[in-house]
Amino acid sequence: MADSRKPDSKPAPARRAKAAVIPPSPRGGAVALLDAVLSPDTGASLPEVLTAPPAAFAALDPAGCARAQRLALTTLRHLDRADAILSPHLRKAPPPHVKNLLRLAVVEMLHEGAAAYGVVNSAVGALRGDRRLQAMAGMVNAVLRRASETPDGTWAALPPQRLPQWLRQPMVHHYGRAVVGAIEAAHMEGAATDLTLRPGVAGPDGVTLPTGSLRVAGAQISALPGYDAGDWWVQDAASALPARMLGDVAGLRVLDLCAAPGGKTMQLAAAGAQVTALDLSGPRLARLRDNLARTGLEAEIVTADALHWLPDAPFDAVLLDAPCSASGTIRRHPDLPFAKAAGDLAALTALQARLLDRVLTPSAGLLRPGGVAVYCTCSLLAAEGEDQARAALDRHPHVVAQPVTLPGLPEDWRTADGGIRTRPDYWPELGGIDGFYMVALRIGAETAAAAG
Ligand SMILES: C[S@@+](CC[C@H](N)C(=O)[O-])C[C@H]1O[C@@H](n2cnc3c(N)ncnc32)[C@H](O)[C@@H]1O
Repeated sequence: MADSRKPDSKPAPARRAKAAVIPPSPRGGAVALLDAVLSPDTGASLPEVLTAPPAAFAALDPAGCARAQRLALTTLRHLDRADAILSPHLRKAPPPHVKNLLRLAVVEMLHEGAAAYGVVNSAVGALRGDRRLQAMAGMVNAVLRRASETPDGTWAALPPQRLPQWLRQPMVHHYGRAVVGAIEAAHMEGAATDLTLRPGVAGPDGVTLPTGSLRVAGAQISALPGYDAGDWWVQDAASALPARMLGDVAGLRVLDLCAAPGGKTMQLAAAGAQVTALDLSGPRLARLRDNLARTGLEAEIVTADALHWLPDAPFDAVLLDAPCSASGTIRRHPDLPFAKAAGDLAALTALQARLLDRVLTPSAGLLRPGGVAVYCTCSLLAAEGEDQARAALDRHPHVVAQPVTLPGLPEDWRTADGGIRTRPDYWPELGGIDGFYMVALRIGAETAAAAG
């Protein structure tokens, strides 16, 4: 029987040129993620993009999504290097989508060692399936074939991806060029997964780091032994240090002031503190609640603005893990430099100073006289760390920095101001560590009343 949907006449030439339907693929999903993160209109981080993912990504099954994300993140870690390989072969800049397709293909071939044949065919096939871009398939084929002939050693010898100027310039000023180069090289390596173990728990197989965190190989986290029992939680080794700076918190009332998703809340609760976990974000506190439920740990949860919330009585200790640029986590979030800009920084540093003032002003009622506050940020910028601490000490003469010794902490991670600075280029033989600044600040008991 004749198909009534088909006309009897022969297909018109335009119909023969119709783009082939390409099934969803992790490569296609990865390019769609790159398009979204790198779009100057979006300015969105990968987690933000994933809240309303592009269709080419959303169509993938869970394994495809995981592979697409991994490919996109690896490409973001090597974007400058991919461009350096491509630029001699490009006569003019291709449209952003084609450029991202080329970048992904170069990273797959030269960094991951994928066979050129499959990568080039897949890139060309993806364009043939796109009516607007199919005319570029020939160019992409030629460029990628030439890129695949890049002499051995060229890729490895390319300099690491540079940080954007708004981050690089203040970092060069603070650390010097050599250190910033080492940090950029560390960013390329990505990051291992670290676990914080509940006291007395052995944890899954892994390497115990000098400061006590357990570094595990990149397995599926929820499949590791002890996950369901809540024996441990994922937390970078640097992120595990600030709560330890409060010392023995057993029995103390501790306020975790910017708490979600709760890594530090769980540490404090596991150490026996009576924790109040406060955060502005309901969705992030829902994750904290899930984390507490899995680990069986307890904390009072408060959804509020730390700038205005008032407790019934001041706390013995406060942990202020302030919102920041998160530039210390670029190893695992290489999308961050593309999503954030210098403009965001001024608002963040102003908020950090206001939060510090709130904690360190006795009459604000958060911290009792004689109590200790730990201020920390997962930032590589002194403006969010060392400078912030110095300015707070100047504004609050009744407060002193209290140097802390932590087991396994290398001496040269301590700063002259009594704080601790970690950097991604530290522990190179162990696989690095996130960038953090942290300092313990004590409100002088005798002077607090006068200062309040
Ligand atoms: C660096 S994250 C905290 C990470 C958390 N301490 C942990 O270890 O899992 C910063 C948090 O500050 C929260 N935040 C930002 N501004 C806030 C405010 N004014 N009051 C309370 N929380 C705020 C954000 O919602 C975010 O969850």
